[in-house]
Amino acid sequence: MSKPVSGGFTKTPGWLDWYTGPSKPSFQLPPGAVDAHCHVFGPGAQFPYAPERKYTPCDASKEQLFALRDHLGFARNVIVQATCHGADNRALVDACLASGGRARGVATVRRSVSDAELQALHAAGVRGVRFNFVKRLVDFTPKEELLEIAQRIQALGWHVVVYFEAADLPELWDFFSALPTPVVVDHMGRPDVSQPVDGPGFELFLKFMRQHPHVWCKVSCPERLSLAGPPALDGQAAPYRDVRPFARRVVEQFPERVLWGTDWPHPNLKDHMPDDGLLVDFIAHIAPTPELQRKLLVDNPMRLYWPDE
Ligand SMILES: O=C(O)/C=C(\CC(=O)C(=O)O)C(=O)O
Repeated sequence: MSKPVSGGFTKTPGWLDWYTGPSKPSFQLPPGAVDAHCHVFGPGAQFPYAPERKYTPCDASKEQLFALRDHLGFARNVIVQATCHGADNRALVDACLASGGRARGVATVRRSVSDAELQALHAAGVRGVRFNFVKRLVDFTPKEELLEIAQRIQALGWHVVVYFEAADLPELWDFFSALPTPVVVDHMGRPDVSQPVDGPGFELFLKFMRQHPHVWCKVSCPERLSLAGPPALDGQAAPYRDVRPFARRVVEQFPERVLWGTDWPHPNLKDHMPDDGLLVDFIAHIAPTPELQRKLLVDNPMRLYWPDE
C-alpha cells in the first residue's frame, strides 16, 4: 500500500515510497557510526511542503528516521534539508531537537535570514547550509547571494554542502574554490558511472578534491548513480557494482574527507527503492579496511558535526 502524505498534499505520481521492513545489515557498523546524509519529510500536516518545491514526497517522520537509525545500528544522523521543504527548516529543527543531541542538521537559508534565526538554528544543532545546483530540483540563486550566506555562516563554524551534476563542475569550480568554509560534495558530484573511473570526467572531480583541501565528499547514493544494478532489493547482497570503484577511489585517496549516508527516504526514485540494510552492506566494498570504515563512519563525521565530543 502506498505511504501517506498528509496535510492535503498529493504525492508526485510515479515516485516510489521508501522501503518498509529493511533487512538487518550483515556489515557490522563500527560503534558510534553516523548516517551523514538523510532527510525528514513533513509530515505535511505538521510541516507543510514548500510552495516552490519541484516534487511532493510521501511523509517520512523523525520517528521513522530514528527507528531506521536504531535498526541499522547507527548512533547518529545528519539530517539534510531537501528541496521539498525549501528554506523552511521547521521539520529539520524539530527532528534535531527531538534527537537528544544525536542528530545534527544542514539547513537551507535565504539571504534574508536574520542573525537571530541563524543562532536559533545553531542552538537546534544545525552545522551547515546546503546549496543545491541541480536544475530539476531548484530555481537559480545568484552566486553572490550564496557567497554572502557562506560568509555569514562561516562565523558560526558551519560548512557548505553542495549538490550538483558532474557536467556543471567546470562552471562551479571557481565559486566552490572561493568559499570560505569547508565544502562537502553530495553524492560524489554525481559521476557518470558508465565512464571509466580513471577517465577525464571523474579525474576532474578527483583533481578538484586534490587541489582543494577544504573539499569533502559524500560517497553516497549508489542507488541514484548506478546504471547496471542489481538494486539492493530482495536479498541481492552485492548491489551497485558499477558505482563501487568510484566510491572506493575517493575513500582510498581522501580517507580523512569522506562521509557516508543512507539518503533515506530516497526522494525522487522511480525505478526501485533500496532496502537500506543492503545499502549498508555496500560500505564494506568501498571502505575495505576497519580503519577506513572508522574514518568514514565515525571520525570524519564527528570532526565535522560534533567536534567537541
Ligand atoms: O536526497 C538527495 O540527496 C537527492 C535528491 C533530492 C534532493 O537532494 C532534494 O530534494 O533536496 C535528488 O537527487 O533528487
